[in-house]
Amino acid sequence: MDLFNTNTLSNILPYDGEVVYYGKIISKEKAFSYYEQLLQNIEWRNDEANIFGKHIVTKRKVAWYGNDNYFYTYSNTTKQALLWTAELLELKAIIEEVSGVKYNSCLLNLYHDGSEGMAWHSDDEKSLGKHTTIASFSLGADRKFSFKHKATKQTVSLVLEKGSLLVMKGATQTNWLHRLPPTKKVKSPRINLTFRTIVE
Ligand SMILES: O=C(O)CCC(=O)C(=O)O
Ligand SMILES: [Fe+2]
Repeated sequence: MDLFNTNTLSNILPYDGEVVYYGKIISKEKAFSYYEQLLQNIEWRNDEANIFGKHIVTKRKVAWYGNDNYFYTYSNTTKQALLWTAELLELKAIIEEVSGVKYNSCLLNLYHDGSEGMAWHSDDEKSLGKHTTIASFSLGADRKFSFKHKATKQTVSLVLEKGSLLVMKGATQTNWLHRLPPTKKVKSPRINLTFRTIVE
C-alpha cells in the first residue's frame, strides 16, 4: 500500500474542516526507538493551567520545543520553548515531507496510562493564526481520539496508532473541538507530538 498516495487519503470530517489520517508513517521498530528516546531525552514537566480561577497541575506531562525561544500562552499560563533535540528534528523532517507543510514548534504530551487524557478543546490560539495546520504524531499506546462539531454536536472518532500521523487543517480549529478521552483499557504510556506554526 502506498501511504503517501494522497488520492487514497480522504477527509474524515463531514463538513466545516479538514482532517487527514495518514496511518503509520514509520516502521514499528522506528516508532519504538523514538518512543524510548523521547521518554528519556525530553524535559517533561507537569502541565499547569488556570481554569475558572483555580491553579491546576495535571498528571499528564508536557514539553514545548521550537525554532526559537518562543513564548506560548494557553490555559492562562505562559511557557517558553526549548530548542529542538536531534530526534525531534528528524521527526519534524519526516512529518514535513509527508504532510507537505513546514512547522516551527512542537507541543509534546506524555499520558502515563489511560486514566490521563485531554478534555474537549480547539487549538485556536491567536499565535497560530487562522486556518493553521497542526500535525499530530503518536507513539506508545494506541488511543481513541474524537472530534465534536461546535454547533451541530456531531462527533467523529478514530484510533491513533503508534507511529501514525493525523493532520488537522483549514477551518477545523474554528468549527470543531477535539479530545483524547480517558479509558480504563489502556495501561501503558502514550506520547503525542503536535507540530505547529507560530505566526507572531
Ligand atoms: O494527545 C493528543 O492526541 C492530542 C493533543 C492535543 O490535542 C493538543 O496537544 O492540543
Ligand atoms: Fe489539541
